[in-house]
This record gives sequence, C-alpha cells and structure tokens, in this order.
Amino acid sequence: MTPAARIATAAELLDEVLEGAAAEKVLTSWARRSRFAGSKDRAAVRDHVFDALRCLRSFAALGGAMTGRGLMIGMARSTETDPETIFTGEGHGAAALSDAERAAGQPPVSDAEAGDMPEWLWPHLTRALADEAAAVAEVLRHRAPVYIRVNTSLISADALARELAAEGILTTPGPLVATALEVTEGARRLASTIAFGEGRFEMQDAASQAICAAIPVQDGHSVLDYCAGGGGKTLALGARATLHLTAHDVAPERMRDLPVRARRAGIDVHLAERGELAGLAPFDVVLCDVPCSGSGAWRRAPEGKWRLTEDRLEQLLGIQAQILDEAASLVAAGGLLAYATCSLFEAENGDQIAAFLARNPGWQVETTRRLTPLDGGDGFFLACLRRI
Ligand SMILES: C[S@@+](CC[C@H](N)C(=O)[O-])C[C@H]1O[C@@H](n2cnc3c(N)ncnc32)[C@H](O)[C@@H]1O
Repeated sequence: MTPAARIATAAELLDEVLEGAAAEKVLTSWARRSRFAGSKDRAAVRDHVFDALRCLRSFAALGGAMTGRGLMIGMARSTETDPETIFTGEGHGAAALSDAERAAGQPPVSDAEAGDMPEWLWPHLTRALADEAAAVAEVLRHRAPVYIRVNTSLISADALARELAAEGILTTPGPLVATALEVTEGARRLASTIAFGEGRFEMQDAASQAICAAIPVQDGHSVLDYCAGGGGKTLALGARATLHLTAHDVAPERMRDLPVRARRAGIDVHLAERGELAGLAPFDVVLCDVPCSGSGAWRRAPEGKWRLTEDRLEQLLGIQAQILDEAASLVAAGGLLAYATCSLFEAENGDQIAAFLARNPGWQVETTRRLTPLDGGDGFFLACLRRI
C-alpha cells in the first residue's frame, strides 16, 4: 500500500469508530478481509487510527470536519504537511481535496480542544493538576512508551536486557522503579521471546509497577488482590515477597490467563470466588485496583477519552465507593487497604478516600502517591490505609 492508500484506509476505519464501533475490532476485521495488506501496512494504518483518536478534537478542528477524512486532513496539517500531497485522487489514495475542504479548518480554540480533551473534563483535569494540566494533556496526545517488568525473583534487569538484546530487542532502564525496562526496539516481538515464555518478564507500565512497589508487603503476608483483572498487579506483588496470594474479580473470566502466567513466573496464586472471601479473611493486605475512568492511561487507550460520559463517571464513583467498603471488611486489625486507580481525577482519587474515611472510622491514611504521565509512565493514584 502507498502512504496515501494507508491514510485513505485509516479515514474509512475512523468513520466506523466515530459511529461507535471499537477501534480494535474495526482494525482486526479490516486486516482479515484485506489479505493484500502486509504487516507494515497494518501497523501504519493502526498507528494513523490511534494517533487520530489521541488527537481527535485538534485534528478535527484543523481538518474542518469530525469525519475520518477530516481527521486525516487535520493530521497532515498538524505536522505541516500539505494535504494536497496526500489527497491526490491517484491510485488507491483518497479523493482529491474539494474547494470546501481546502478552505475549512482552523487551529483549536479552547484549552480543552488544543489539549484533545472533552470540554466537560477540562475542569476535572485542572482541578487535579493545576498548572500541569496542559502539559499532561499534551503527553496524552502522543504514543505511550512500552515498558516491561523484570521478574527479579528470576533474573536481574541487566541480565534480561542482555538476553533480549541477543534476540534484537533493545531496552533501556525505565523510569520510577528498578524493575522497569523501556523497550526501544522490537516491542512487537516481546511475546514470542523465550524469556517471556519462561516468566522472566511481563508487559506492565512503569507507573503500575511503581504503585505495586509502594505497597508494603513482606514474606508471610496474606494478600488479596480484590480487583485482579488480568492479574498484572497480583504478579508484581507476588514477585516481591513470598506471600499467601489470593486473586478475585467480579468477572472471573478476566483472570483466565492468570494461572498460566503465575506458573511461568514461579508464583502461587489462589483464585477465589466471591463466596469464599469471608472464609479466607482476614488478610494482612487487600489491594483494590478499582475500575475507573482510565484517564491516566488515555495515551494507551485513547477511545476512553471520548466514550467517558458524566453519567458513566458518576456510576464509576459509586462502584469505587462500594468496592472500598466491601474490601475494607476483609482487612485484618492493623492490616492495610491499598486503593489504586489509573485515574488523574480527584473525584476518583483523593475525594474517594476522604469519603471512605468519613464513612468508616478506625482507618488512617499511611501513604498516598500520585503519578502523572509527566513522570514517565501512566497516571496512577495509590492510597494505603491502615486499620487502627
Ligand atoms: C482496573 S481493572 C484491574 C486491573 C488489574 N488489577 C491489573 O493490574 O491487570 C478493574 C477490575 O475490577 C473488576 N471489578 C469491577 N467491579 C468489581 C467488584 N465489585 N468487585 C471486584 N472486582 C470488580 C473488573 O472486572 C476489572 O477487572
């Protein structure tokens, strides 16, 4: 495919996403029916689609329309590429620009539009981040670095870096935490390496690793990961100490890969149904990595920025409060409740903790940590609460 044909394809796929289809599904189904597209074509089309989703408002403003074609015209203008050189109407490329398209388009007007945020979320962002809001929004307009977590119970970071380099995968030490390596070349091949198959590393964002490293666990602790999902944090905790580790999720199918991943990492985890938890309690440490807006990770999952609504945020706040209350009942006297989100918003972070403390006497905040993408990884919040 020519570069122009890739852009024409991305424009068509973006129209489907704008109508409500999930980007991953749209891309997978296009790749299935387009056998002529090689791996470089698929990667380029994917990058265009996700770049446009990260920069939806500013590209639409510059391109003059919230359509796939408008977004691609805006993308060209954002890099000072003349869209006439792409939209030529030749070959499999997109149709030539019309006079109306030539005349349309203007630079973003508001801070939210320039920062590629929905207007209603800008006050949430500025409340949480004050004068860093614009810089954080800017980082979220760009692709995320790829990080892996070294399973230091099996190998050192240096030794893993050398092993991966021998397979042509290049890394540098990552930010925030010694277990993080940033993958600078060959990321698409990570999952097929021997080191991955033998549990010497996992794909995990650096901030997510830093949050796990900040939860005080010790050999012998009984630890419950109450919202385990795929189990990224369960495994990160299990690699730090010899724990009696239990994983739970309201949607147990999300944990289906966890037993295999735990086995290859050399970690024992018990997967518990909800009905079992009271019998296994009390736990020394309960982690609640709650469902949230995901705003700290919007450079990885940019559709979330545009799909989140005020109603959905309200609903999430209710779920988070309920999880905190349920999980608190499972913590031993003197034990720890760790509340984590990958959100940047105070409503899901500090406000949620303040409201929990108001509802539940007998707890005190031991530590809190707020990370933003300016720290190198995703945005994350952690509050460690001690039962007194
Ligand atoms: C942010 S994700 C967890 C990600 C996971 N900790 C990781 O690091 O890979 C939140 C998880 O909470 C689960 N969840 C939602 N409501 C829940 C509830 N009431 N009790 C337990 N888990 C819940 C969701 O199914 C989802 O898997």
